Amino acid sequence: QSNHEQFCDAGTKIPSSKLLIKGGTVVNAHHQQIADVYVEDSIIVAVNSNIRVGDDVTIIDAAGKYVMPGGIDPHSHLDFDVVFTTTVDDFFSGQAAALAGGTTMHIDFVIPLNGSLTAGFEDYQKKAKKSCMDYGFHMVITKWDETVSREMELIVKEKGINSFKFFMAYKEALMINDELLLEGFKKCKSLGALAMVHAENGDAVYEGQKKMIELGITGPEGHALSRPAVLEGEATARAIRLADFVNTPLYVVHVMSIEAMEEIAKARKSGQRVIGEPIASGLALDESWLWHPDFETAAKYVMSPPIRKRGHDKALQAALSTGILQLVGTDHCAFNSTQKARGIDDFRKIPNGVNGIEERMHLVWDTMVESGQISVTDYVRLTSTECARIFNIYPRKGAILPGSDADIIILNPNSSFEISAKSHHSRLDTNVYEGRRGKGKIEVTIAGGRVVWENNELKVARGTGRYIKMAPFSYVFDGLEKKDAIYLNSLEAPVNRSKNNSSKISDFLFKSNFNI
Ligand SMILES: NC(=O)NCCC(=O)O
Ligand SMILES: [Zn+2]
Ligand SMILES: [Zn+2]
Repeated sequence: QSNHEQFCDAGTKIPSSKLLIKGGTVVNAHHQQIADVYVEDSIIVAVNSNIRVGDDVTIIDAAGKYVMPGGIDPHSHLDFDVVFTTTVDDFFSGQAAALAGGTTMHIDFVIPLNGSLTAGFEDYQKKAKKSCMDYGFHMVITKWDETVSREMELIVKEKGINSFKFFMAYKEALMINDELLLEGFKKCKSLGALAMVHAENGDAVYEGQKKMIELGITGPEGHALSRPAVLEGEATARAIRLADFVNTPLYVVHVMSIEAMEEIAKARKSGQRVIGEPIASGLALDESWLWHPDFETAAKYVMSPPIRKRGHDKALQAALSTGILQLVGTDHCAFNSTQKARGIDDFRKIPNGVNGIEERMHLVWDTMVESGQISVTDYVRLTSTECARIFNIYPRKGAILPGSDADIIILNPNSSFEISAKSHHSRLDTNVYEGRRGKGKIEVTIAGGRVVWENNELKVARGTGRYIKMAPFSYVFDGLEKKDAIYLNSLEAPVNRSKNNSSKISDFLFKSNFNI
């Protein structure tokens, strides 16, 4: 029996209560102050000094501790079916683990079902029925036709999804080509939905994999060797340029390398709206594990893009601290050692993915705050607020403000954490951070006004998590039409010069769906 099953009070309805969190340092992305936080019926009612309450209110002492918005993980894969198996963490165990680590909301990726986005959405709604924390969805686009285009509209306008992900890798599975990417980007733009990319050159990766097998390199190190950082850099650059061509914002998921990060830096410097998401494993690990002689140990680090050589981790940390990268995810995608063993003779068959949903908040605190690279307010921005802003759910989420959802963590900076598969709450039998210790311990997690994690004990119940709808046109779209207008103006002179062609040009502009 795994740890989460031991701790969880599954099936029990935990009543939400009135809470007063007393005397902590309340941290938002914009400000921190010593204050009390009063919660009633799952909502933060007041943030003030010396709030007085009646006897019916549970008081939590937070003196000397940080009171912060619960983490929001923008990137997870729970109950994710790959060709031959399914991740061990579903919407209950994965979320229980997340709550034990201070994350109170995640955004998961819906995979279309038999090519249908709506069927995929319904499938994930079913999977998520057992949720014990709030969640939202991104939608993956795997093919292109009129139906997909129409369904994207429905998904945004009726189902509450405001982002679409395109895989530039995983040839013969999820991978799409540039033509589809362009169509998808244009549609995203017209809907005010954020285009996201898994950026690796899938054709080149395929070649690289074949080469490794021909050379007789069949172990997990072949995974790293077959998909070097240059292929991540190339795809990141290509996606960025195509998004620029269409003039739509772009979100690059799991930025793992200096090559990809530098493309994002260059684009942002030139004024393009590109968001870069490093993940916990990219910030805290290096690829040396993939060379471990024991297959089981090495295989647990196989994910795509691969965890890179030492140096990439530090560069990604620096990029995060200087604003080149904006928020931290996990790409939690948990396969156990039996599932990973499928690739014992061929690294291409090892299911890709590592854990992180439970560890992210501690790792970012230890790696970034304890090292002095970022402030505590930055910590809140990178782990919670920025995600809420990008996906248009701020300040309901990502803030400790009157009216916000009562998703709150209390972190003791003088305590410490230790990570182990023996004590974690995921169903995984391994942990890529095994044995890691650090400063800062999330002692309390409050989700939807309920204390779900306290004294190292989880109290969660299936069905208490809510689906959070996300509206289109978040702040990343603000003023974008002005760039379109400038582009249109720049075409005026050539249009006038070639009067004969003018009808053709306006026809092109009309059809191009550039919103101009
Ligand atoms: N990252 C990974 O290896 N697995 C999950 C799917 C994806 O995000 O590419
Ligand atoms: Zn990916
Ligand atoms: Zn992923």
